[in-house]
Amino acid sequence: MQFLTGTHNDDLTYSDVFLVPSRSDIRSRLDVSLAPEDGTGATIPVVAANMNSVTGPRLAATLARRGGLGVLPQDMHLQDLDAAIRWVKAQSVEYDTPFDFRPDATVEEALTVLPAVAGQGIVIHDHDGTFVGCIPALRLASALPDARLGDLLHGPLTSLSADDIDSPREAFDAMVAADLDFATITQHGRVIGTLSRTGALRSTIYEPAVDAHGRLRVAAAVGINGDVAAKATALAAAGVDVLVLDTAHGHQDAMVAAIQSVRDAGLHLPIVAGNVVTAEGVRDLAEAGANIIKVGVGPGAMCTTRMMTAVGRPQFSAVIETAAAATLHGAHVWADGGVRYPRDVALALAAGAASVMIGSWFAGTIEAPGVLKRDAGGRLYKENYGMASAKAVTDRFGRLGAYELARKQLFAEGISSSMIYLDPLRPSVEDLLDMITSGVRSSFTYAGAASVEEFHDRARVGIQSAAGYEEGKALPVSW
Ligand SMILES: NC(=O)C1=CN([C@@H]2O[C@H](COP(=O)(O)OP(=O)(O)OC[C@H]3O[C@@H](n4cnc5c(N)ncnc54)[C@H](OP(=O)(O)O)[C@@H]3O)[C@@H](O)[C@H]2O)C=CC1
Ligand SMILES: Nc1nc2c(ncn2[C@@H]2O[C@H](COP(=O)(O)O)[C@@H](O)[C@H]2O)c(=O)[nH]1
Ligand SMILES: [K+]
Repeated sequence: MQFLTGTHNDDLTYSDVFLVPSRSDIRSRLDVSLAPEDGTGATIPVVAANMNSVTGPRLAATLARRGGLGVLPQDMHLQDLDAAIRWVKAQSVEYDTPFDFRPDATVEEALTVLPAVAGQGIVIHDHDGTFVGCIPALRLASALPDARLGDLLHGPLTSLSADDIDSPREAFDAMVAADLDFATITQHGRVIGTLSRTGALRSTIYEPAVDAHGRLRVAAAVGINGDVAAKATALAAAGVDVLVLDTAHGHQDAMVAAIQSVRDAGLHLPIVAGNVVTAEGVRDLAEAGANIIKVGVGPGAMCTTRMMTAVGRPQFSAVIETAAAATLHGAHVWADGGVRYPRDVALALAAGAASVMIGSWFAGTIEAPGVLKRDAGGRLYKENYGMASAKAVTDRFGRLGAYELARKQLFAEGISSSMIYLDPLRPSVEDLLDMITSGVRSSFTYAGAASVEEFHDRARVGIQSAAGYEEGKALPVSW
């Protein structure tokens, strides 16, 4: 990456900078590879953050199906993490995981899980496990809240047999021919997944992130206290693909020791560690054995660290410096936090990140763990909170006893409650991925780059005023 003009003295963040187009020989945005090549097996440079309200098993599986990676949070109990990893591994790579309900569940119950939107649907199994039908989610919009889902079923079963589908393109055509937007996919009389037309289209564009056995990939986080190597070994036994050692202040002795202990356990898994924002931080964690360094102190949407402590660093400069240091140590960088638009992902990659970690933006999606709620105006949202917030600290340390908990709560550095609205046009994490990856594919071609590595090299960046940034925004209403 080069700056357009000379050197600069101040640290910068994403909104401070812009990319300049360069001559390109790339004919199509679809000729671009977004694969991060950081050893994680991901095929797009998007990682879902290890936050309780962001990454659960469903979001991780959905993301991996499109080539990204979800990091299950360290606050999950070890047996729940074990179950979640195994659950992700058991999901279909080709088809979506059904939203399963019984016939006597109500429309109101279904709407806490799935909004009434196109391309989604509910699968109904009887009490004895017999598949009895499916309901497009849009149908829920016109049904009474107390109506039973079983009473909404009528007409023939809208399912396709997996044996009749040879490729995603064929599935798309079959759905168009049958005038279906959503269908269940069956094999030997059993539902193995669901599919929408958009899902079939996506399968022609994205490449899933799969392990050596062809199963979806998933990452999991561990904190730095306790027997870190033992926890990492248990996660490896469950089948985890990437280990993330995570703490607010990653440049501390306890982190170095934690990385060394996991490295010495010989698990043969990529080790991600953070968070740091300096070249020295990268050096120490990479020398201890981390393959990927997580970068970002204070940019997160739920984060109050900078206001509480003044500590942190504007994220664009933090990524530039740490990515350069990581290259020297044969390591990579994940840019963690502060991403609100596809442009931020492009800029993090331009600065040298292999991949970009997103938390709060994904919290407001169908696949995030929380239930759907409506605000006073009827808008759908999910609750989100920081991992260092009073709420997270209480959940994490509540069992320690009142005194210990009160001591821990003194140091809250995050928001305990925020509302992340579902984008009515992009309610699924896959819709956000479409938006992000199409924006970033386009960024690559503007720079004449066909891969992440080429983008690191070719990106040209300018610094802009607040008015320059404002000029780049669209205008939803007239002046
Ligand atoms: N990226 C960011 O900007 C930040 C991210 N977070 C996220 O919040 C979650 C919880 O992390 P964390 O609070 O580290 O909790 P952890 O449970 O990971 O524990 C952190 C350990 O480090 C010690 N410690 C020493 N100095 C610090 C410090 N300045 N900040 C925090 N701990 C320190 C703590 O001891 P003691 O409690 O006795 O001090 C504790 O033993 C993680 O997911 C983390 O990524 C949190 C803050 C900032
Ligand atoms: N200082 C804090 N940082 C936090 C907290 N919870 C999460 N985080 C960090 O934010 C990113 C995600 O950023 P986002 O802008 O996409 O939401 C996450 O990976 C953590 O590094 C917190 O309570 N305090
Ligand atoms: K912040």
